[in-house]
Amino acid sequence: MAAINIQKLSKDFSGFKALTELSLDVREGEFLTLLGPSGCGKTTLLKIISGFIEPTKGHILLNGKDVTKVPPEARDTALCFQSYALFPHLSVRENLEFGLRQKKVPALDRKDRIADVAEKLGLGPQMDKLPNQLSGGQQQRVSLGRALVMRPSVILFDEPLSNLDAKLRDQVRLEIRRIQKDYKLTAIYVTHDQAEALAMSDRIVVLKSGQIEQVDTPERLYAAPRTGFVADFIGNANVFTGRVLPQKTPTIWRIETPIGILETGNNAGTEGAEITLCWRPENAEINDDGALGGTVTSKAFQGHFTDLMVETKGVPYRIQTSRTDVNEGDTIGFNVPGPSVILLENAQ
Ligand SMILES: Nc1ncnc2c1ncn2[C@@H]1O[C@H](COP(=O)(O)OP(=O)(O)OP(=O)(O)O)[C@@H](O)[C@H]1O
Repeated sequence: MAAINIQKLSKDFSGFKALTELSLDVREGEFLTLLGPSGCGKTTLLKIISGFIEPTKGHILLNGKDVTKVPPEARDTALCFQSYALFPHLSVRENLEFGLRQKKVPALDRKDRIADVAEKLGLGPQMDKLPNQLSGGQQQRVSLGRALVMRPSVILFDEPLSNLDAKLRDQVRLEIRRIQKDYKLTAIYVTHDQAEALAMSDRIVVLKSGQIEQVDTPERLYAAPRTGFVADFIGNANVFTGRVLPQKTPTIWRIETPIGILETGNNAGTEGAEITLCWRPENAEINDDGALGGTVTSKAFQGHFTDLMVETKGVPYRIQTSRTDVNEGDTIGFNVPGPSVILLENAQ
């Protein structure tokens, strides 16, 4: 049984469709990320799952029970925000205890739960401090701790790391994942940061305009995006529309694109068909005898690779290479190996 069943969920805000007929199952113990551009409906979906917003249509089941009409405090979920929302006049210990008191958890049990969470989050030395005496990372941990002491079966995160600097973000990200596994929590995590989504998730839901574009593991989303939107949103991708040419051999398809002819062993369909495809910038192999070519219009050294913007017949695209001898204004040849040509579902 899935921990969360989302069934044909729609949400209209005065005629504006924030979510449309969205269905999704989240497995028990899974770390699932909602990823998508600003305004695609991530927070709305999270608020519906936690009960802070009622859907216009559809149902939410938690552990098999329909909770669509159940108020947030009666659901077995906890929410963790980007603004830590700690009580400024209460100590860390009192902040952790607040929800437990409200739920009338007995004193001894409260003490045990707080001690357990404080230890797991390394908050021991901070317990008597006020929130303004803590660093951003520590405040975020208290906020997480406050959710964890409630022992929810589902924990929901709304961009919890966006107030932290890059280094701290990496560290707290690892902690969140470790703790989610330790407590065997089902987690739904909202972010618009694709690197964060790729690093943390068991599966990622890519949302676009209130609908699911693709749900998959990070590896599959990267290697086999279904649409140009997903390809471009997860990592970088050069997306082109092309036309299928006569096959070169029974197992090699040729596609004419605005920057030249690509060959692939992936079945591109019948001659003459219009097709959308992409390839990843790191898959191009620069080579003087390459079948494709273009002019480098800009170059950005990134340490372990160099990011090149290249143009062919006025069409720009990106190549990433470990070579350091390519410069702005150079004309380069390159190949895109057949297996790296990804055929997409629809034109974007
Ligand atoms: N209370 C509301 N009234 C009217 N429109 C709303 C309301 N809440 C959200 N919306 C609209 O619904 C859409 C989805 O909003 P939502 O906050 O879920 O997006 P998001 O994907 O979380 O975006 P972001 O990454 O910017 O936080 C947006 O276009 C937003 O303007």
